[in-house]
Amino acid sequence: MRSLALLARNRLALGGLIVMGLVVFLALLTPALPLKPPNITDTSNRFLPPFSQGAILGTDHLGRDLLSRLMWGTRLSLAVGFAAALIAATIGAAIGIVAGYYGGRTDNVIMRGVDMLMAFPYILLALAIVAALGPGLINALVAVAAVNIPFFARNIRGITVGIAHKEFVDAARLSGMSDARIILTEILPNVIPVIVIAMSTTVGWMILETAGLSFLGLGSQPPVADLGSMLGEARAALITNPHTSIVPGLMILVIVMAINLLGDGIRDALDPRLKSGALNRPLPATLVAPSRQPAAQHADAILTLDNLQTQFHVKDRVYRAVGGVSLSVKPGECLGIIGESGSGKSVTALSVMGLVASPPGIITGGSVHYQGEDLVGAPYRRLRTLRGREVAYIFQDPQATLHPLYRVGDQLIEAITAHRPLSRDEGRRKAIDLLDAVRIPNASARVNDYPHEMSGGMRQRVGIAMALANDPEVIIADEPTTALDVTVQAQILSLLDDLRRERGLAIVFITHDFGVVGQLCDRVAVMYAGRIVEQGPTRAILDAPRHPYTARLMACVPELGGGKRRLDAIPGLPPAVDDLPPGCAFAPRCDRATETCRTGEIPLDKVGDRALRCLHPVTMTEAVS
Ligand SMILES: Nc1ncnc2c1ncn2[C@@H]1O[C@H](COP(=O)(O)OP(=O)(O)OP(=O)(O)O)[C@@H](O)[C@H]1O
Repeated sequence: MRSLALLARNRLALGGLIVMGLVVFLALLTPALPLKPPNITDTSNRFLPPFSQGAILGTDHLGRDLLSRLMWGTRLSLAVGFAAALIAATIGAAIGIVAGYYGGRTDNVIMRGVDMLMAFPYILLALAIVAALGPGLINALVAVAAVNIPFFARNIRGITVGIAHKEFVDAARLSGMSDARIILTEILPNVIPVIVIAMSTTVGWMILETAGLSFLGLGSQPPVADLGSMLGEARAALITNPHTSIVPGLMILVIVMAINLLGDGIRDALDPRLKSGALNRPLPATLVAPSRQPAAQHADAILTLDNLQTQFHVKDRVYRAVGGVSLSVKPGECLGIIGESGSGKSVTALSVMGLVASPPGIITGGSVHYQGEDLVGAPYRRLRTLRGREVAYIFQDPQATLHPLYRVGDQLIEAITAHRPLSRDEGRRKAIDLLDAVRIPNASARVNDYPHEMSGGMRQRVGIAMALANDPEVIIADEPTTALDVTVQAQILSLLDDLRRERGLAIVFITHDFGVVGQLCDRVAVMYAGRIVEQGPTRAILDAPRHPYTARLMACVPELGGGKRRLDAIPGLPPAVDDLPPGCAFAPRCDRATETCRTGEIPLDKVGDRALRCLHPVTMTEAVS
């Protein structure tokens, strides 16, 4: 649907579609139109000019009606052009898929054969094939299809090589599927858009090439007309009766232009590698549902999330990744968000700055207030100004955020100059200061390092330096230490802790790890299935978890020096967020759940400085024992 909308937005492509639609419609209708027979000669009426009585486009050198020959000729040229494109695409794609999928020697042998075909000049090869097969329209079709097969084979082979080693193909192999089935069910659906794109951009050429062969007398044979043979026959009268050439010439021009404009539009709409590609490329900011109900702002917090709801709409399924999250963080405060994988922590964090990929992500409700301003639905320009400058992110894998081909110093300078102009020298000085601030030894030399020259811990420090580059007010750190060993993790945590104390930074810290929460966070919010189930001061929650989920999660954590004790895994799995159970989402895994837990909405009740979403919480006595 989105691809169609994108195609319709491209005016030239839309024009091409309309013209092509009209030409194809008329070509299909030709047998039913009240036209003179196209091949009946009338030598007494040779070379009648256009707009003559009974011959609106005039007649040719044998007195045949040009309009009738044009319509029948167009029909034939289109049929041959499209048939050639279809044949070339089918055979070329099959060759490309086999070569790309099997690789190794198969690939080598096939592709060298294709290379040999490509080494011949295009039209010469077509001429050689027709010369070998003999003149005739079908033979011209075969020749045009044959010379285009290598183009499809190369294109599709390249795409297939990329897909053949993707995880879903490996999974299909592991499940015991045959190669033919994997090719048909896993590879083919993924290469079809590329085949369509290649066809749409080449069918115009194929019509031209067929017309070229007919022009030379090797395609359509007299008296049958196609556009090329009409041009060829008109050649002798080009000066004396130009209309006989202009009529088929203009039709070829119109058809090829329309097809090429349409083809370009289709490529822009379908090709994810292009700037306007609709399949993969997300919008610059997360979509916001028009029905969203904004929320009121809290007084003292710098960042407040209020009843934030973010969903993913994939085909007809709705994934409620964040189902009404309310949080706030003050300057100098660190708020931890903890929960199992898939509980919605990252989507909550990314929603703050509209970074959830849309489609399929969409914010359907609630607000994110930053210093009083609702960021949900804020214009993209505004979000861009705030991203990095006011609210910065640190991600789990710095390798994925740092560009491997640029020096870290240049990347830091780029992060700063995105928001304010800076000379190269100033930028370099600032980059060294930043690396110093995150305690990278010998910063003035390491500023010239490439990311791969640094260790994981150092790269993560660069990630933090990048987040600090514009002195933001809030840092959202999404599991920044998960990939690091415990000593480096401790250093990074103490660095973040110092930074918030020195600079008054507000930190939202996402983690799986209660140990990390205990070390760094003032308050903690526990998430389950897209909602907060318990929230409060870290110490209070660590000392006495009240929600059964929090308690079970903490019981999974081994204690250093805690002696031998049984680690209780939580039975079952978190629910799929596109099929959440009614009532408490944790009820199916909870040994305290009763029937009432499984019906209706369970509110997040405030008790003092803690909030709890549970009908049968762990009592204080149970919690501390
Ligand atoms: N593009 C998407 N389409 C559909 N569902 C998605 C998409 N991205 C995320 N989700 C779903 O949203 C939910 C929340 O994901 P999220 O990444 O926020 O979890 P998380 O708690 O951060 O997990 P982790 O600790 O593994 O990063 C998950 O159930 C996930 O399956």
